[in-house]
Amino acid sequence: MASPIPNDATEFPETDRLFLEPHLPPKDGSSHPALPFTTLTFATSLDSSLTLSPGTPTAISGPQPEAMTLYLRSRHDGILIGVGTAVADDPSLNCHIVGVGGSGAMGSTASQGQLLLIPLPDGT
Ligand SMILES: NC(=O)C1=CN([C@@H]2O[C@H](COP(=O)(O)OP(=O)(O)OC[C@H]3O[C@@H](n4cnc5c(N)ncnc54)[C@H](O)[C@@H]3O)[C@@H](O)[C@H]2O)C=CC1
Ligand SMILES: Nc1nc(O)c(N)c(N[C@@H]2O[C@H](COP(=O)(O)O)[C@@H](O)[C@H]2O)n1
Repeated sequence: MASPIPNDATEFPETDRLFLEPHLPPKDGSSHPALPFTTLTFATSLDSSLTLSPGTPTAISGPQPEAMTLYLRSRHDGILIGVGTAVADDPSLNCHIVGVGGSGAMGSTASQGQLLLIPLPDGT
């Protein structure tokens, strides 16, 4: 029997993924660049804030860019966040998109272990 769709499962339709594709690492891993393929993603307010105040988790973007953030996670081998973000948000850093996977979403095809790197203030 198929598992139920988890409560946090979300959608990021194929049509929304198309514009991202030219900016993503190839799906088949055929490219071996000398430097890691790096994507920077963040949500910002019109006055260029990332959060209401330091340490306050703040939803700035809406459902579609949040789904895009989840999808980007599925297309990279690792995620780098700051130690302050880890403490403030305790983020799941998973990808719960239906058909893509990451936390049990139905039809998981791209679920993968992800490497989490948190730089400390001493630079390590
Ligand atoms: N709106 C959004 O998309 C996002 C918002 N946030 C929010 O941002 C806040 C935390 O962000 P930040 O204040 O940037 O702190 P942060 O601690 O997450 O990031 C700064 C990182 O840079 C490192 N660092 C500082 N000086 C350095 C130096 N000279 N050399 C090398 N590394 C150095 C720190 O050790 C830290 O790991 C949280 O409130 C979180 O909720 C976090 C991620 C995304
Ligand atoms: N796409 C996006 N929109 C916002 O408004 C945000 N505040 C963030 N924040 C990032 O998402 C992390 C939380 O991830 P989980 O939902 O726990 O998986 C948070 O730590 C920021 O990196 N992103």
